[in-house]
Amino acid sequence: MKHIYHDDSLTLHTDLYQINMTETYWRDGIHNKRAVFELFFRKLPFGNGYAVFAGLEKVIQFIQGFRFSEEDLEYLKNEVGYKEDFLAYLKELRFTGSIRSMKEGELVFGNEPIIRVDAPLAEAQLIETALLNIVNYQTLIATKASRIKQVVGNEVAMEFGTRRAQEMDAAIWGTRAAYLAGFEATSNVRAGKMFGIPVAGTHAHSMVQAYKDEYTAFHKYAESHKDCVFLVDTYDTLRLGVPNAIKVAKELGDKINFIGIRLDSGDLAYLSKEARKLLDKAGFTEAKIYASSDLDEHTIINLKAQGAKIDSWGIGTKLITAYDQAALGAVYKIVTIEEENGHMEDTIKISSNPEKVTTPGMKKVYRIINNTNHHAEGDYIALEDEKLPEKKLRMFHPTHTYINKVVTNFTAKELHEDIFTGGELVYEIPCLEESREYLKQNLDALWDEYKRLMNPEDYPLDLSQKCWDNKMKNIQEVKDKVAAMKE
Ligand SMILES: Nc1ncnc2c1ncn2[C@@H]1O[C@H](COP(=O)(O)OP(=O)(O)OP(=O)(O)O)[C@@H](O)[C@H]1O
Ligand SMILES: O=P(O)(O)OC[C@H]1O[C@H](OP(=O)(O)OP(=O)(O)O)[C@H](O)[C@@H]1O
Ligand SMILES: O=C(O)c1cccnc1
Repeated sequence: MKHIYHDDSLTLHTDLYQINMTETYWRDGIHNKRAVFELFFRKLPFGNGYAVFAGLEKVIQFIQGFRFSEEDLEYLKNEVGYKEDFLAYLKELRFTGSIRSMKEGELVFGNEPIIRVDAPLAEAQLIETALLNIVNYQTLIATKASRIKQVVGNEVAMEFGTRRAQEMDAAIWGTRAAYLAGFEATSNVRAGKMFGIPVAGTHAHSMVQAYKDEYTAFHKYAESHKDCVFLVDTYDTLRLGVPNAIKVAKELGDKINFIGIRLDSGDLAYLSKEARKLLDKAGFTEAKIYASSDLDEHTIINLKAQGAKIDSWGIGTKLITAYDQAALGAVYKIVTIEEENGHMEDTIKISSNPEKVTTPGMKKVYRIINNTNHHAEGDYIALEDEKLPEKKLRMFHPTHTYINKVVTNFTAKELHEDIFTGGELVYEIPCLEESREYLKQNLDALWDEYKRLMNPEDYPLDLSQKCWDNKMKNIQEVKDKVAAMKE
């Protein structure tokens, strides 16, 4: 029988090629060359006008736990066949580099570095896969949740997706992303315990079926629970479900807190309006109507347009699986590397698709805030050592350079914070509530034109003149190299 290894570390949560490249660097003696990588996505998901960055807390956990365990090393030796000398190197390896990152709850746009890793080449390479895995998923779900919450508005959005999520970690971190993005509660009790997210819930059809009729089921539930939301659609919503809920609520009176009812199938607009009438007529004007059933921002906006009388929205499958776009597509690209002489040499990846050409060099991202209206004028990417002009900033589109503007009376807010310096965590991780509040502030500072669900305006994301010139210089150098080869 094959030996079973204990899953006692996350360090092998990487692609084999990262370890193979690391071995090449190490055998060649370049593994400790300083290298800088940036993590970014190219295109905003769901046709949205912004994305919500999430994932930093888990990235920090991963980096802090980064070390190959004895079991990892045994596995690499016995099953993959790495040699003892290389394994001895891996055994001592820790993350000693520096990481700068945007904060969770930051609004982020295509092609801007979200996380910047400045580390010995081997270390930067080995953490790539996990960083992408974490950020790709959490940012995607936070963005989807933010779209949904925009439509839900002041009503309540509850995350109900655990049962449909792509496995347990996705449920947990997905619901955290949803809460960060403005959801009010989750049905996942473990997520409540782990992150302090308020937990909420009603009951299932199975309970009604177990008691065979709604009256008995609601009554029994009410005898054992103060707060009651009755699911009214098991047999016939308007003729049986709602009347039974009203009957039990009347019978038990003050003994329970009759919060309301839940609809989970049928025409939610029609049923909610009719149910509202029945509840009001019975005197339960404060009772809330919950709805669930494959909801997302599109159905919710549509239901609202139909005048649906829904107060609380339970959202599962379409949120937690990012149903309409499976992946964010974030990438991790090297932008500069140490040369033999110790100098940093910028590096570029050319593509026949101009949007995929990377932007070389160590960079900083600034949000340019207009001091008069306190809204964002756009983001500005400059080289690390650049000093921004204080009075007048010329911003231009990095591809269509004729689109440009001059901004005056602005504040340039740097979006990256130091997270790790020389391998040490130097960042005070905010609590989830703070990140949630931070996102709210960020959204307030974004013009509505970038926030609408359909066909939002393109948010300006510009390169500084120096950054742009550097990119062009790098492109030209590659072209010259290719031309020289052909000769
Ligand atoms: N008035 C409405 N306008 C637009 N969409 C609606 C309306 N009412 C319900 N929906 C949506 O239509 C879809 C109906 O789903 P489906 O066909 O699976 O039926 P269902 O009524 O939920 O029944 P069941 O849960 O028993 O399968 C859901 O996504 C729901 O959110
Ligand atoms: O529709 P979603 O957005 O995915 O929300 C979660 C769904 O999970 C439950 O259904 P399920 O059929 O699993 O169980 P039930 O018997 O309690 O209805 C619930 O009733 C929702 O419909
Ligand atoms: O509490 C609920 O109503 C609930 C929880 C998870 C999934 N669907 C519904």
